[in-house]
Amino acid sequence: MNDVTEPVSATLAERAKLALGKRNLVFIGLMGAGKSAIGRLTAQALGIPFIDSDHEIERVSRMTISELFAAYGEEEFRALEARVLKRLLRSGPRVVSTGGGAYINERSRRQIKKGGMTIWLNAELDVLWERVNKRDTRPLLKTENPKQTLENLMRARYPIYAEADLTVQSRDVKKEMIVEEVLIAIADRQKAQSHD
Ligand SMILES: Nc1ncnc2c1ncn2[C@@H]1O[C@H](COP(=O)(O)OP(=O)(O)O)[C@@H](O)[C@H]1O
Ligand SMILES: O=C(O)C1=C[C@@H](OP(=O)(O)O)[C@@H](O)[C@H](O)C1
Ligand SMILES: [Mg+2]
Repeated sequence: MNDVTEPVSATLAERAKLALGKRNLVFIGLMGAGKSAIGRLTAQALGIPFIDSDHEIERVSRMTISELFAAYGEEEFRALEARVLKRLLRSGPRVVSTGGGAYINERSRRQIKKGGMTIWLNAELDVLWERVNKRDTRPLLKTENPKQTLENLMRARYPIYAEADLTVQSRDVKKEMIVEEVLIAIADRQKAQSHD
């Protein structure tokens, strides 16, 4: 059993890191769920590198996400996103936070599933809305009724996000608490697997 083989002093982060092994941890979920913020803190806790795929896309293209959507459209953005993700997921362990649409794209989803352990930050509409409505950096929400758009995206995307290996409920509690739940989910999955 796990308890016997693990050092007694192993902290939660150490147990999670052990469970992850060489795999990447990939955050998925809707805009505002906290993938970028929680991903960064989780990587810090695990002591492994963090990469946000949107930041990487902006870095290589030298354009913002909004500029990319405006200049080339969503389809081209998805193709670039898939190429960047393929490269980012090639080696691990890393924490990779994706943009909300990445896992919905078939090509990217295949790469994500192959490249790591997936964790869905699930969240209710009002939580997401409170967060995203403060910034105008998300081109998909530049509609007449952005809250309705967000709700439509929830309906369309949640069944696909639900394919994730792990799920944690994002909500308005301290970010550190969400990080702790992420680490527990990773460590517990390892425990569950060792009983299979
Ligand atoms: N648990 C939380 N409590 C309060 N604010 C949060 C929490 N998680 C994320 N946020 C904030 O919500 C906003 C959106 O988070 P972000 O990480 O950019 O989401 P995503 O990358 O999923 O779109 C950011 O301002 C972030 O600091
Ligand atoms: O949901 C989406 O399709 C998108 C989410 C954004 O990332 P966040 O989920 O980090 O906001 C960004 O990739 C782009 O605006 C498209
Ligand atoms: Mg993000």
